[in-house]
Amino acid sequence: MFMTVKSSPLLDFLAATLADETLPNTIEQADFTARFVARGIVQIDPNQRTSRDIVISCGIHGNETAPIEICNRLLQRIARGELAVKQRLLVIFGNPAAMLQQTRFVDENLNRLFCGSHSQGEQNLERKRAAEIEAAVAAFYVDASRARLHWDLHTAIRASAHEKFAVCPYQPERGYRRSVLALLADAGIEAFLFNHAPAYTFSYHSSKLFNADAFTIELGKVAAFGANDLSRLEKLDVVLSRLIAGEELTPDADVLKDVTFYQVSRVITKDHDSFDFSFAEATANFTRFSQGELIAKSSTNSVFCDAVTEAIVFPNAKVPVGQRAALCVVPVSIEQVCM
Ligand SMILES: O=C(O)CCC(=O)N[C@@H](CCC(=O)O)C(=O)O
Ligand SMILES: [Zn+2]
Repeated sequence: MFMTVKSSPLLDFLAATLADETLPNTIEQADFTARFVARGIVQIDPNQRTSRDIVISCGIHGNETAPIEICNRLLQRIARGELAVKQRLLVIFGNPAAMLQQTRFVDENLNRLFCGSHSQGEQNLERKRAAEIEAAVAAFYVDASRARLHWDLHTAIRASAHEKFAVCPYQPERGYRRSVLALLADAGIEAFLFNHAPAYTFSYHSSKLFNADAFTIELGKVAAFGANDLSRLEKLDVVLSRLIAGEELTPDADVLKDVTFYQVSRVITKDHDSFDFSFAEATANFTRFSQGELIAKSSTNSVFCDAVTEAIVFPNAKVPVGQRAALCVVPVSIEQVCM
């Protein structure tokens, strides 16, 4: 179906997604075809040859709204012809049902259900959605010879000592290239956190199964729709726009000199309903503890800082028993984590 700019669902894809509007399978605009793959998922194929397949996801957690607003604005600019699409692009609004409820998830944390783990239990809203998202990504990443990038955009529950940071999925076989990290630093990323083990997260899925340069990217603190200061994400917006526009970006590796690197040293798992942290609710991500300091406690166990210094990231005592309650990280040098 050929669409005029005025009637394109891309003008407000967020509204169309939340309303669960019935969309045509495809629309054609002057320079591209947009395919509406499933609710909140649109694939854009430019008419001209491209070199890179880009996945941008947001709203995997429904209340993390700033990245959703950024993606909606990018799509709007594409629809209006203000941003030329010169690379294949898949944009995913992860969890529309949770967005409507303004919650992190409805039944279960979607970002623990990738790599097929959604099929290993009773089906629910997030398990079905994880399967749908995986199918869309597999259909998009058809050509292994092409460069693949996936930025999974989030915001954190609490404030962070590094406002914007990236979680690097565990990929011991491939390692990390400085140019890939420098691109993120250009986009405003202040710290990198290298995972020490496989996970069932979306970024790990794209990294492991498709060899994509995939990252979970944290972009500040959770806020409601309309309450985000998007000017704080200006650098990200610029880099994403330039990537979509097909610019060959060659960031200066020197930009990494201003960035902090951390390695995950261990995961603190919630072991009992009585589990709680020793610190105040408002404690920021990357707060450091000294050796021997109490970090968390339950009726069956106490967790102490067991390195000279450890910082905690994503502490959340409200997760179900058996799940990650926090990551402990230690500072490392770029040489320890990069090729
Ligand atoms: O602020 C928090 O506690 C959670 C923020 C968030 O959603 N983080 C992601 C990180 C995923 C990863 O480790 O790659 C998550 O917990 O799913
Ligand atoms: Zn999140």
